Amino acid sequence: MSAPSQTAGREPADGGPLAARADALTKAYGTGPTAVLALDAVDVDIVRGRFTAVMGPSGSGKSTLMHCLAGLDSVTSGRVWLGETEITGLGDRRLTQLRRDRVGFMFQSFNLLPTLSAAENITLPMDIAGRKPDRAWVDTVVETLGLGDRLKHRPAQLSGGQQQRVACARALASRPELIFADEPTGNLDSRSGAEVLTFLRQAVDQLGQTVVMVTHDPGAAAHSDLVLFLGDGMIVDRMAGPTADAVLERMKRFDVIRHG
Ligand SMILES: Nc1ncnc2c1ncn2[C@@H]1O[C@H](COP(=O)(O)OP(=O)(O)OP(=O)(O)O)[C@@H](O)[C@H]1O
Repeated sequence: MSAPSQTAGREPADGGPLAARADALTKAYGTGPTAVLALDAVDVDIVRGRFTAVMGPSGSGKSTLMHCLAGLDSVTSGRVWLGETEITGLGDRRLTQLRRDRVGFMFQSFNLLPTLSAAENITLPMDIAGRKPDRAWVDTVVETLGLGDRLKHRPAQLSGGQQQRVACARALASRPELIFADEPTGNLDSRSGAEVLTFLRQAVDQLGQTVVMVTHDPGAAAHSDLVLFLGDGMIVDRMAGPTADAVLERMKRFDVIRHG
């Protein structure tokens, strides 16, 4: 096992423009003797136009890292930027607006509204924000995701994989700077899961999007460009150009430490 390194989440200086960044990000839940240190002075750079996966044992801080980077959760100390904007210290209103304008979310449960059609679900966040969708862009997203003939369907009339693709289109529709996906294939059979991962990959390669995905699945992580490994609230390792086998081997080393 490599020694925990506080620089494992940092990019080399020529890594490219950043979609998000954290400096010494620390998050504690609770106070006093029962406090849990979920993130321990994490430094991380998320490079624009890249697909980054976040892995690690249960409780290692993956979801907390994603929530803090996305401005969904407050930090205990440290600093976080979305693009060029520092979000630590922003008020609720400004933060909500920034998230709405710059971030797309995909969760394990698709969170689609059952009474709306696929098309209406896709543009719902923009409708709520009073923003006019860029029709040409939305059409490109819909076409890339192969949803053209499903737009009038309600979620219940779609397969799980199709529902997750609608959720993916919804995350992409406003052309966010950054998409956060938390176990996006967790509720899908392996074929639908592979489809969704292929589409996320295409979103990066063909549409230039930036994706950060939390996953437990080495096969899912293998679709990314870079895997960040979290252990006990620290980024302990990174792997560029991952394969499922290599990720699995790396994850096994966490087990050895735990049980060995
Ligand atoms: N709201 C909360 N209150 C108290 N402790 C929390 C809270 N949310 C998370 N934690 C703790 O913080 C640590 C990190 O949790 P987190 O959910 O980020 O881990 P994870 O790596 O995403 O786990 P999993 O893979 O099981 O989803 C854990 O010890 C967890 O119990």
